[in-house]
Amino acid sequence: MSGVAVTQDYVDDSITFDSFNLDPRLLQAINKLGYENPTLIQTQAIKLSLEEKKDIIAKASTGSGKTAAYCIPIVQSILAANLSESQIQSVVLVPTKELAKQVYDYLNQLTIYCGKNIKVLNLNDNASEQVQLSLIDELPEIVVATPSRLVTILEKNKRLDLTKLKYLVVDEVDLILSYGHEDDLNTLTNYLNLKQNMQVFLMSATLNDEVNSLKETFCNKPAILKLQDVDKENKNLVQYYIKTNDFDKFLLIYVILKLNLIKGKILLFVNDLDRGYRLKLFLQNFGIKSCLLNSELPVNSRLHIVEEFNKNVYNLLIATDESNEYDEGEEQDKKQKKNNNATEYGVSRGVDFKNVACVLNFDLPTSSKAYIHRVGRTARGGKSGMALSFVVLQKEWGKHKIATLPSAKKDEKVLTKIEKTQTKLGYELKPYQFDIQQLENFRYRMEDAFRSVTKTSIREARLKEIKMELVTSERLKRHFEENPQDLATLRHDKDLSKVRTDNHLKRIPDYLLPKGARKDPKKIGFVPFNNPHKKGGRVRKNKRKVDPLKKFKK
Ligand SMILES: Nc1ncnc2c1ncn2[C@@H]1O[C@H](COP(=O)(O)OP(=O)(O)OP(=O)(O)O)[C@@H](O)[C@H]1O
Repeated sequence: MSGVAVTQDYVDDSITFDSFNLDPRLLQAINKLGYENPTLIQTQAIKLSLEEKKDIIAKASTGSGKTAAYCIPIVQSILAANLSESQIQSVVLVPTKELAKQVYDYLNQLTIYCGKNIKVLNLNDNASEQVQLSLIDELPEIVVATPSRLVTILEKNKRLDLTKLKYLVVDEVDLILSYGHEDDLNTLTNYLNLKQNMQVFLMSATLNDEVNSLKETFCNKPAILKLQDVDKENKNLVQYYIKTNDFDKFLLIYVILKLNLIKGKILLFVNDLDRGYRLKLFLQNFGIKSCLLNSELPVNSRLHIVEEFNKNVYNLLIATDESNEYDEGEEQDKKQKKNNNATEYGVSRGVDFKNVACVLNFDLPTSSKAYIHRVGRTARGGKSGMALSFVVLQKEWGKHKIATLPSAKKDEKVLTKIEKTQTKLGYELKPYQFDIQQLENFRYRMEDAFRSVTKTSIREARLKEIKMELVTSERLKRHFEENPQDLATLRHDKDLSKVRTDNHLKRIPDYLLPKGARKDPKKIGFVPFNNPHKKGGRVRKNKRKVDPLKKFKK
C-alpha cells in the first residue's frame, strides 16, 4: 500500500514514527507501507503501550488506523524483548474470518524485515488441523483468530499454551460482544493469566455498554482513548439521503448506475440475502455488472472478492449486511440475536476496502452504529468519499409488497438517530435534491426489468451462485498460494441465471436521455438531474471535485 495515507484529519503531523524509538526493521516496514506520520490514535496507543505498559480501550473513527495502533507496539515489544526461545506472546481476536486474514496480512507486512524473529499464525485460515497443529508447535509469536476458533483449538489441543501471553487484543470489541462471543471470551479467561503482566487492547469505532463488563474482567486500570472528533471544517466524507418508497429505490439505483452518476467504486448495502440477488438480477437486465458479497458464500470466495474489489477489478459490490444491529435502548428481538449468531454476520465490518468512492445504503441499516461502520468503508486512506442512503418514508412503506423490506418500516426513525449521531461527530446529512419527474422517463423500463426477477429466479440464482462459488472456492484453496496469477480468471461478477433476454434494456435510447446528454454519450455524467428551479436543487460548483455524485449541467 505504498503511498497510501489515512485521512489527513487523523494524522498527527507533529510527530514522526522515528520519535518512538522503534526497531529499525519495524521502521523500515512502516516506511514501506508509505506512512509518513502516525495517526492520533497511533501516537497515543504506541506511547501508552510502550512507555507506560497501559491497558488500552480505544474508540476511534473508522479508517483512523486502529490496526497499526495495536500492531506496532506489539511487534516493537517482541523485537525489543529479543527472547532466545520463541513463545506465543500475543493473541489478536477479531470477529470474522475476513478480519483474521486482513490483520494477519497486515502483521506480515509489518514484520517483513524481521525474518524468523516473528512468526504470525492465522488460526482461521484454511489449513488442515494437522498443519495448524504443527504451526502451533512452532510457537508463533502472534496468533490471530476469532474467539470461537481459538477456544475450539484450546479445548482440543493442550499444546496451545497462553499462560505466558503478553498481549491480548480484542478488535471490533463491541461486535464481538454483541453477537454472542461472550461465552468464548469467558472460556478464554480460564486459559490466561489475566492482569499479570499482560497488556490488553480493546478496540472499536463504536463501543457499547457490554464493553464495560469486559473491561472489568480483562483490564487493569485501562487508559480510555476516545478519538472520535476530528476537525469539523475538513471533512472528506459527504453524506446524502434520498427519501423515497420501496419500489422507487429500484428506479433510483437503475438511473444512478446506468447514467454513471457516481464516479468510482461503489459499495452498496442491502439488508438481506435475497435482496442482494434480486438487485443483481435486476441490474443484470440493464447490462450493469455487479458482484455479491454475503455470508452464504464460501469464505475463500469472500476473501477473493474483497481482494479483487480492492484491486479495482469490480466497480460495484453488493454487500449483504445481515448484522441488523440495534442502538442502545432498542430492544433486540431474542430470535434475531440468535439468528445473528448462526449466520456469519457482518462480512464487511472492519474490512479495509480500498478506494470506495461511495457507500450506497440501498437499504438503510437498522442502527446509527451500523451506519457508522458502513459509511466508514469510504473516505479511508486519505481519499474523499460519499455516502448516499435511500430512506423509505413511513407512510409509503409496504405499498409495493415485493419491493418492501420489513426493516424499512423504521427508516425514518433510524434516520433521525443517524442524523443525531453524525451531528455529534461533526457531520451533516444533506437531502439529495433532484427532480423526480426526470426519473419518470425510465420508469417503464425499470418496471419491466423488476417484473422479470421472480422469486423462483432468485432462488435459482442463489443456488447457482453458491454452486459456482463452491467450485471457485475449491480452486482458490488449491491455488491461493502457488499460482496467484490464475486467480485473475476466477471472476465473481458473472451474470447469474438468465432471467430473460433483455438486450433492449441494456441500451438507453437517445430520446430517454435528458437533453444535454443526447447524441454525445460521454456527456451522460453531466446531464441535469436536479431541478434547477428548486431551491437547493443544485450541487454547488466548487463541490464538484470532491463530490463523486456528478453535477448535471445543461
Ligand atoms: N499512519 C498512517 N499513515 C497512512 N496510512 C495509514 C496509517 N495508519 C493506517 N493507515 C492506513 O489507513 C487505512 C485504515 O486503517 P485501519 O484499517 O487500521 O482502520 P481502522 O481504524 O481499523 O478502521 P475500522 O474501524 O473501519 O476497522 C489502512 O489502509 C491503513 O493501511
